[in-house]
Amino acid sequence: MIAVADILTLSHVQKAFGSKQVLKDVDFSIPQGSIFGFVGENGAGKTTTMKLILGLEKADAGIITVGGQTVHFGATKTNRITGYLPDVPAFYGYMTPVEYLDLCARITGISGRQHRIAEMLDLVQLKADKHRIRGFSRGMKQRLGIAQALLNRPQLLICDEPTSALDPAGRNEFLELLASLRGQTTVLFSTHILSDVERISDRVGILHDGHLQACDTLANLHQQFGRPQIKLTLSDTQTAQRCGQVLRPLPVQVQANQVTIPYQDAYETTAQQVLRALVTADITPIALQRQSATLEQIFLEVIGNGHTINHA
Ligand SMILES: Nc1ncnc2c1ncn2[C@@H]1O[C@H](COP(=O)(O)OP(=O)(O)OP(=O)(O)O)[C@@H](O)[C@H]1O
Repeated sequence: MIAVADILTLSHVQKAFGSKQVLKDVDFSIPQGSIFGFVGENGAGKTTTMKLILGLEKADAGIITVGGQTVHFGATKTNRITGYLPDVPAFYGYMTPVEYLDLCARITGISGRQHRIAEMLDLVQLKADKHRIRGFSRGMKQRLGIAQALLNRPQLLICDEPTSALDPAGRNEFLELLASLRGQTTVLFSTHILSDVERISDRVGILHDGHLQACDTLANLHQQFGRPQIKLTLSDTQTAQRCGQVLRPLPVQVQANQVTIPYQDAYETTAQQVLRALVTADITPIALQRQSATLEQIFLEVIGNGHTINHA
C-alpha cells in the first residue's frame, strides 16, 4: 500500500490569550486529499487553531507545517498552497462575482485568470450570475467564498463553520461541493453540525480542554467510543420522562419522546432488563431499536459528558 503524506501537521502547539490557556498541547496531522471534520464546544479553540495554521496568530510553542514547510506568523509562504473560507466571508457588494474573483486573482497573481475564474464559477454554480454580490443569499455568498478560496489551486482548504448559516438545501449543496474536492484538495472544516461531519468526513478531530482528545476515522471512533444502545420511542415526552425514571440506574438519556440506553453487556441482558422494568411500570413503547451510537453521543463521551444528556 502506498503511504499518503500528511499535508498538515501540528506538533505540541500551545496558545494562550492572557491568562487563558486555550490550546495546551495540540498534536495532529491530516493525510493529503482527505476531509477532516474539526469539532469542539464553543470556545474550544477551533478558530484559534485555524488562524495559527494560516499564520494569522502566533503560537506560544509548537510547530505547524503545511505541505512540509513550517508556518510562520505573519506573511507565511505556506498560504500559497492554503485556501481559507472564514465563518463570515466579506465581499465588495457592488461587484459581480466575476469582478470580485478577478480582483482576488490579480492580487494573488494567478496565471490564466479568466479560465480559472470561469472554472471556479462553474464549480460553485454561479457561472450565469451577473448580479451584484449585495443581492446574494447566504448560500450564494458561501459558494462564492469557496470559489475565492480555491482560486489559487490550494492543496489545503480551511473552512470555519461553512454550513452554520445555511438552510438544509444550501447545506446539502455546500457539503456536496466540499465532498467533490476529496482526493484533490485536503479539506479541514469546523462545525457544530455533527451530522455534516458524519456525512462527508474521512477523519474527525475532537478538541476539548486544550487538547485534541480524539482524532481518527469515523469507523475507529465508533469502535473506540461508540457504545451500542437501545432506543425506545414512547408515545409522548411525559411518558419518555417517566420511562427514564423507571429505567434508572441504567445510564439513560431522555430526549423528547425517546429514551436511549447505552449498554456494555450482551444486548439480550439489557433488553430483558429494560422490558421487565417497562412491563412492571405499565409502559408500552411504540418502538424498540438496537443501534450504534451517533457522532453526537461519541462527542459527548469523548468530552467526558457521556452519561449526562437529559434534555426534557
Ligand atoms: N484575539 C483574542 N483575544 C482574546 N481571547 C481570544 C482571542 N481569540 C480567541 N479568544 C478566546 O479563545 C477561546 C477560543 O476561541 P475560538 O474562537 O478559537 O473558539 P472556537 O472553538 O472557534 O469557538 P466557536 O465554536 O464558538 O466558534 C475563547 O475563549 C475566545 O474568547
